[in-house]
Amino acid sequence: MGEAPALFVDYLQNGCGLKSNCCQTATVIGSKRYLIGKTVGESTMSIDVRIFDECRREWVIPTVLGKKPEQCNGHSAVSLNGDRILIIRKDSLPADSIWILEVDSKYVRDQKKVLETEVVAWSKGVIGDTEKPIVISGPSGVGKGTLISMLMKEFPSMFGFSVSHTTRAPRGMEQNGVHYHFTERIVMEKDIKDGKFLEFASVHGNLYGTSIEAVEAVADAGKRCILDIDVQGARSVRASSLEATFIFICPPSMEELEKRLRSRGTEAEEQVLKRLRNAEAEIEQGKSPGIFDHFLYNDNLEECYKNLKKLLGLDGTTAPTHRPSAKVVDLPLNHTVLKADNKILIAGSENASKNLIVLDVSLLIGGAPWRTRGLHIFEVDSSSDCLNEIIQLS
Ligand SMILES: Nc1ncnc2c1ncn2[C@@H]1O[C@H](COP(=O)(O)OP(=O)(O)OP(=O)(O)O)[C@@H](O)[C@H]1O
Ligand SMILES: Nc1nc2c(ncn2[C@@H]2O[C@H](COP(=O)(O)O)[C@@H](O)[C@H]2O)c(=O)[nH]1
Repeated sequence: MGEAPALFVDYLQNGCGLKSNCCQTATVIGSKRYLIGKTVGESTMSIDVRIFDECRREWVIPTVLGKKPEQCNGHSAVSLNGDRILIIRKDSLPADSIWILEVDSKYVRDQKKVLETEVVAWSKGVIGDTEKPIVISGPSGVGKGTLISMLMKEFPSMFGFSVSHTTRAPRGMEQNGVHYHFTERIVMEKDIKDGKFLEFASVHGNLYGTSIEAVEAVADAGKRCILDIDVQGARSVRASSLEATFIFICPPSMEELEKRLRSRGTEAEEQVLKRLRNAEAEIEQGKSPGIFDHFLYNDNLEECYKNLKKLLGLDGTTAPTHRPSAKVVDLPLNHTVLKADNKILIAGSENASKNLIVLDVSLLIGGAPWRTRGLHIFEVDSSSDCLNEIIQLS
């Protein structure tokens, strides 16, 4: 596509990636310049990304994965560790102001190989130590759904269910969008190819998968996400950036499992037999090291539920693992940023004497295609020693 348009030259001269202007920033990482923001003449709803490859002297329009931030009245961009760009949106609510564009993370490198194209991926930044999602696996009929329903009924404001996609037909009482998103195989395969799924697997002859949107919807509602997925899915999530707590539910015996599957009465004989055959392999795989953090036996339902609550810190004997949400610090609508080591100093342009905001990015967890957690934000007095230390580091 040739040379960078003259229109962008002002921004392209800004090699350190710290400049903010009304609509677009340029951040240099290696031989690539990432132009982030509104592209002149285009009217997309989300922030655009285009790359100028210095070696090949050409523009590249990358495949953009993850949920994208909406357009705003400008932003600041800061390169982090050479593999991510931190975006601070102006004019935005605190919960929607920090985003991360991954340009060379493990997830992005893996996706580049799969899609055989240039890839970048968005991840929304979360302030504070939010709760890990919970992955629950176990053979069909062991009682995963029953335990999850009990948890959601007792703690409706704490937990949200990740509604999976499946190609299997709905059962009598199942509602589309509530129990599953029931879908055609061809549609689901295309969405998988387009990077819309966090994980997917073929289970008992049908395709099942967790979309990024399903997990995002729970996080957007401010709840802790519960995923009911098979062992293959759990393995994929373990390898992803989701950083969850993994729980495997075991049956007391194969006879009891068969009894439960049959008494549920939802499967035809052929399916029951298939699910029982698969159960042995699933239990075996579930035990393999490195996937599950906890194993629970679902013999007596009440007992198992009590143990589930105990390990989640909800039984009153241990401190609840559900932490209060982080203190809200309003970012100034218009600001400039300065990076010092793992801290980003945000100063409002309107009232220089006001407190400054420090964003600590030293303990980031997770990332695309989900959220980046562990961002810490605090205010400092503009005359404090801490501020001087940060400035000296920059
Ligand atoms: N501890 C238990 N004792 C007896 N019956 C149980 C117990 N736990 C669950 N059940 C019953 O077993 C049946 C299967 O449970 P459930 O549907 O929750 O299993 P599941 O693991 O979610 O299965 P699937 O993976 O097929 O969705 C249900 O009828 C449920 O009421
Ligand atoms: N890998 C995934 N497995 C999933 C997902 N959603 C459900 N499941 C698992 O499928 C079986 C069968 O479920 P059923 O509703 O047909 O009985 C069960 O083990 C679920 O845990 C998913 O998104 N990904």
